[in-house]
Amino acid sequence: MATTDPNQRRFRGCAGIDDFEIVQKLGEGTFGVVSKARSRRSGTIVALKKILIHNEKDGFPITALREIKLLKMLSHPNVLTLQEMAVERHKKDVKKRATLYMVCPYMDHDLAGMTTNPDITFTEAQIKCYMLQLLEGLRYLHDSHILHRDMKAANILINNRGLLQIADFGLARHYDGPVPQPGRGNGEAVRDYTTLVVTRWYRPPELLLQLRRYTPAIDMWGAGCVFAEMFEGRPILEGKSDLNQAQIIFELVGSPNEDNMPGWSQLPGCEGVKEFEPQRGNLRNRFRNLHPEAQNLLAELLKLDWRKRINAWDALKHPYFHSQPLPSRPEDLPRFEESHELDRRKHHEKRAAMPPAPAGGTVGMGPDEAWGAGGGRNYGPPNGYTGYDRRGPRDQRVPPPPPRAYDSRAPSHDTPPLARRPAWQNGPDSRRPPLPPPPHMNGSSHLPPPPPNGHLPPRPPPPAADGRLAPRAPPPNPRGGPNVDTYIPSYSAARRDDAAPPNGRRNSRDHGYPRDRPPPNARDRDRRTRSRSPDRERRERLQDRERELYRR
Ligand SMILES: Nc1ncnc2c1ncn2[C@@H]1O[C@H](COP(=O)(O)OP(=O)(O)OP(=O)(O)O)[C@@H](O)[C@H]1O
Repeated sequence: MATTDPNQRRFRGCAGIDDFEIVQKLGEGTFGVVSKARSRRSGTIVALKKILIHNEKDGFPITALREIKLLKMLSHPNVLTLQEMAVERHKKDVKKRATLYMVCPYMDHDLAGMTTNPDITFTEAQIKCYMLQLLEGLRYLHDSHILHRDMKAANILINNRGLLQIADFGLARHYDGPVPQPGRGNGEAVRDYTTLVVTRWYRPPELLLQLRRYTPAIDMWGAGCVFAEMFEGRPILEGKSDLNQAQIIFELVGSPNEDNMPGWSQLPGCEGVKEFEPQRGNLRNRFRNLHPEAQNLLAELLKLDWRKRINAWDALKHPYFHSQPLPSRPEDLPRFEESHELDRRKHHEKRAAMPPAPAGGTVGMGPDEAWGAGGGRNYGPPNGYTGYDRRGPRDQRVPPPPPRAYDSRAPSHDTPPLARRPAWQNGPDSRRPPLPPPPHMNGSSHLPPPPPNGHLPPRPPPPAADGRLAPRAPPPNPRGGPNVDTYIPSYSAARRDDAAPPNGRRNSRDHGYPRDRPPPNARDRDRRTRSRSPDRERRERLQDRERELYRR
C-alpha cells in the first residue's frame, strides 16, 4: 500500500486468536465487540475488535473492510494504529466462516467514558491538551483527503500517558475535494456524498439540511461538540429526532439566514426548518463561564456556514491555546482509572443512550487509491504546537488553588474556569434528559414522506402554534409502511437472514446497504428473537423502507 511516511509501521499480517488471552470486554459498537486482551507472544495489552458478520451470505462487512484499509494506510500519533489482524478458525465447524479481529494498541479510556465518569474532573489545561491532539489528528486526516464522518466523544481514545487518538474509521472515506487551506475555511467539495453519516448528536446543520456536497467541515462541527462536552460533562446537543436536532442547534447558534449560512434555503432539507421560530442563539450565554477565547473557538467550530467554519489548521493556531492556563503536556496529565463506553453504560444505565452510529453510505476510498498518509506534509510526534505548560507534572508543582467547577449557570464570566464537574453534580436541572427512545424504533418526531427520487429530503410535519412540531400521521410509503427518521438507519431488520434487498442483490457490494451491520447492542439481538408483535411488524415495515432509501 502506498504511503509517503517512511516511519509508518508495517502491517505484520495475521495472528491466530490463540495468541491472545481476552481480559475483559470494553465496548460493544454497532459494528463489532471490542475487548481488552494480552498478547501471549509479547505480553502487551491490546484491544481486539471482533468483526461481526451478521449475515454469512453477505460475506465480510464492507464497513470493516473500509476501516481496515484506511487504518493500514494512516500513520499519525493521534490516529489509532491497526497493528495486525487476528483470525479465529472454528475447528469444530469447518464450514463456519473464520472470525476476524482487528488488533490495536489498548487505550485506557474513551472520551465519552471519561467525561461521564464522576471521579474524573478535567482542568482547562487538560482540555486544551486533548483539543490540540484532536485537532492535530483531524488536520492529518483532512490533509490526507480523509473525512472521518463519525466524530464523537466515544470515538476518541485516550491513554494514561495523555495520548489522544481518533478511532473508528467505519464511516470514513476518501475526500475528493481540495485540502482545506489555512485562513480559508474548509473549501468546496467537488462531488456529492451520502448524508447518512455522523451520529445525530454530533451531526452538523448542513448534513441535517441534506447538503450532499459536504467538506471536512463536518468533522470540525463534531470537534466543536466534543470540545464543549468536555466542559459540560455531557453531549451538548442531544436531539431526539433529526428535526429536533436541527431545532436545538438553531437555538444554540441562531437560525440560518442568507448571511450566516448562504445557500441554506436551497438545500433539500430546509423546508421543515423554515417553519421554526426564529432564534437568535444562546451560545455565548450558555457558555458564558468559559474563557472568552474558548467561547470564540467554540463559536468558530460551531459556525453554521460550513464554508467559513474554522479548519483544523487555523483551529490549532487559535489564541485559546496560547492563553493561560497553557495546555498541559500529555505526559504531565494525571492517570485515571480506565473508563470505556461499557463502564459508562453499566454505571449510568439510566442516562440517555447515544443514538446509534449511522450505517454510512457510499463505500470506499474514491477513485484515487494512490493517496498516501500524510499527503506529503511532514507530521510526527510531537505535534507542531510548542506552547505547552512546561512546569512539569502537576504533583511536582506548588498546588494550584482548588479547581473551580465550571458552571454553565453562573451569571457571568469573571475568571477563567479551572475545572469541569460532571453535569449531575450541578443540580437537578443539569441532569440528562430522560432516556430517548432508540431512534430506529421510530422514537423520532420526524416522520417524513418518502423522497420522490431518493435524493430529496423528507418534508417534515408543519409546526404547531407554539413552533414545535406537531405529530402527524405518516403518509404511506410504496411498501405499505410509514416512514421514519431516515438518518438513523436501523440495523436489526436488515440483519434478518431472510431480508432480501428490494432489488434482490445480496452481495456485500450493495454499497451502503446496511445488512452487513451487526446489532448495535445485545438488546437488538433480543428483539430479533422475540415473537412478532404488531409493533415489531410495523417496525420491520419502517426498516424495509429505510433500507430502500438507504440503498439509493
Ligand atoms: N484500541 C482501543 N482501546 C480501548 N478501547 C477501545 C479501543 N477501540 C475501541 N475501544 C472501545 O470500544 C468502543 C467501540 O469501539 P468502535 O467505535 O471502534 O466500535 P464500533 O462498533 O465501530 O462503534 P460505533 O457503534 O460507535 O460505531 C469505543 O468507544 C471504546 O470504548
